[in-house]
Amino acid sequence: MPATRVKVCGLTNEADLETAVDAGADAVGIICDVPVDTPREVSVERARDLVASAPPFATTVLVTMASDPDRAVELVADVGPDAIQLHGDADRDLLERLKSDTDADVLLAIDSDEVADVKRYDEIVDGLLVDTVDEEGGGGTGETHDWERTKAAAADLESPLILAGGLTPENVAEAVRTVEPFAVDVASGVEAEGGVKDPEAVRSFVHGAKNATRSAKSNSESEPHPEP
Ligand SMILES: O=C(O)c1ccccc1N[C@@H]1O[C@H](COP(=O)(O)O)[C@@H](O)[C@H]1O
Repeated sequence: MPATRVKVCGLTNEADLETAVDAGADAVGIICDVPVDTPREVSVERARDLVASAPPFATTVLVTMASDPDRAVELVADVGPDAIQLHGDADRDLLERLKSDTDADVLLAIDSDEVADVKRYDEIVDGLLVDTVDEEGGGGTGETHDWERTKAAAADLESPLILAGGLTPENVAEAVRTVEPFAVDVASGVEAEGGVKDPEAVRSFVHGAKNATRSAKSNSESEPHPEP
């Protein structure tokens, strides 16, 4: 099984973005234009600066709840991310507009309680993220969900599965081994305070995600062999 990709989300400053990339994160998430109250939201201008500060080979992801297609297309043009991640009321029209009018990869967040429906947009999007969302469809809740249910519902997906919701340095390895996702995504679980990352937690999270299968294997290899 290839190493699980990691996205560190909700970055609000350049130092935290650098910490995430240096720790080995494959993607960095910047939250912009969301109606929910979150310390991780930044302005369009800040989002553009943060995206511009990311080094080559680090995928930049704009996370938004903008549901109007014109607005979403405008955000991609203004911020310039590699991918856009949509939470909330994303419909087929919005997804198709983003695919046709931007070069960004389109990632769709699905409520874990509606994971049975996860295949609905499989053929349109570039990735499906299953998250434990709030009443408005926003993420960053810090809550896990039923990982076995998510794994079963995502079994036949064409699109890469991204697991989110309540992941932490302590539980990410178990999450990876249970769900075997393409990638994991974390926001509040690696923070020192709202909107500020804890560098040690970021490093520990990335290490835990990327070595999850290796540590399971080496644990089983180090178990004593049964007597013949
Ligand atoms: O993090 C937020 O505040 C947020 C707000 C609105 C939409 C999405 C948001 N974050 C996304 O949710 C996942 C999971 O967050 P957490 O790890 O449970 O805190 C996060 O990775 C973002 O992609």
